[in-house]
Amino acid sequence: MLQPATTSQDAHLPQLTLTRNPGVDLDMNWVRSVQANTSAIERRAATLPARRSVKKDYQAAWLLKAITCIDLTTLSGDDTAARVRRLCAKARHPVSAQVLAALDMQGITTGAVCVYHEMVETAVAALQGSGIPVAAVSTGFPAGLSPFDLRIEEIRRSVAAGASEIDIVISRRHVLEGNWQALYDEMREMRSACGDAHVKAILATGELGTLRNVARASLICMMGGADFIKTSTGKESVNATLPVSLTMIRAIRDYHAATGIHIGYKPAGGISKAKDAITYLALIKEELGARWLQPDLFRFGASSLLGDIERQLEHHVTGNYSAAHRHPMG
Ligand SMILES: O=C[C@H](O)COP(=O)(O)O
Repeated sequence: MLQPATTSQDAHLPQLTLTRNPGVDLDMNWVRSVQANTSAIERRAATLPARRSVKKDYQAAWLLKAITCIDLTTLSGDDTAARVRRLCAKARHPVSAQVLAALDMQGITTGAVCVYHEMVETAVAALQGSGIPVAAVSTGFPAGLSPFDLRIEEIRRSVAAGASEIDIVISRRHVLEGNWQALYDEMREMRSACGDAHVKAILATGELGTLRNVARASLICMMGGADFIKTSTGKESVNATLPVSLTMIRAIRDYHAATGIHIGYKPAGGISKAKDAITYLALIKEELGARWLQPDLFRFGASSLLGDIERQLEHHVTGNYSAAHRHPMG
């Protein structure tokens, strides 16, 4: 049986230790040595949802842990300041006071709020005093095909507007063309433009073709200074999956073994069910260890996961399921 992931002592504000990845020199021998055994990865990934059964208080503890690791996200063309302010209010109080009190918990917030550049100032103002960071998707999100100098400028503007985390998108063509030097150089320049803001590199894995490409792109981004690697924008036709996650977190494990540097992981896109969140947390604990279950090293990129988690917690406390429309935000 899995042990509870959250206690009333460790579930307060996001525990950001603000360690950074300085990056390392590009090592092409290391990159070329990286392989991915797709069938073995898929077999291992297929066993994960089936054998996880976490019930009652243990389940509630894991779900509270999951909330603290959510980058609560809105990335829609029709985003408004009012919607972003509602999202921020939800990030401050993701679970009703009644449910929290029944669980003997307090001070739970989401890990961050994630928005487009235009919404950064609104989110920063709405989260003032909460300690909740604002993450901005940047660099011509989601395709990353705007002129390079404009992508760099976008990062600078988001940081100036108050974003303390920047989610960049990589140029998928550099991976598909095997142009690893270009990917490394791009990552280094983007990291440099971020200054003190943490940088998450979105690989858009659904567009990279093979798991070997995913593994190599993960490694290059870490060498180039990414603090986190993130699966997807949420806009690809295939977003976060367990095989991709296994591939990326093993790349994180290898990078840590070789350099001693901790890199965070953010699966994003299409994660909307509480039981899937628990599967991801269990995978992280098994492959990387409990240190990676803190919000400075693990986040879910999700726009609707919180709503399902709330429903499950409410059921745990009251014995009844509320209608999904009662949890419209998050
Ligand atoms: O980075 C976060 C994703 O865009 C969220 O995707 P989602 O709307 O499928 O949860």
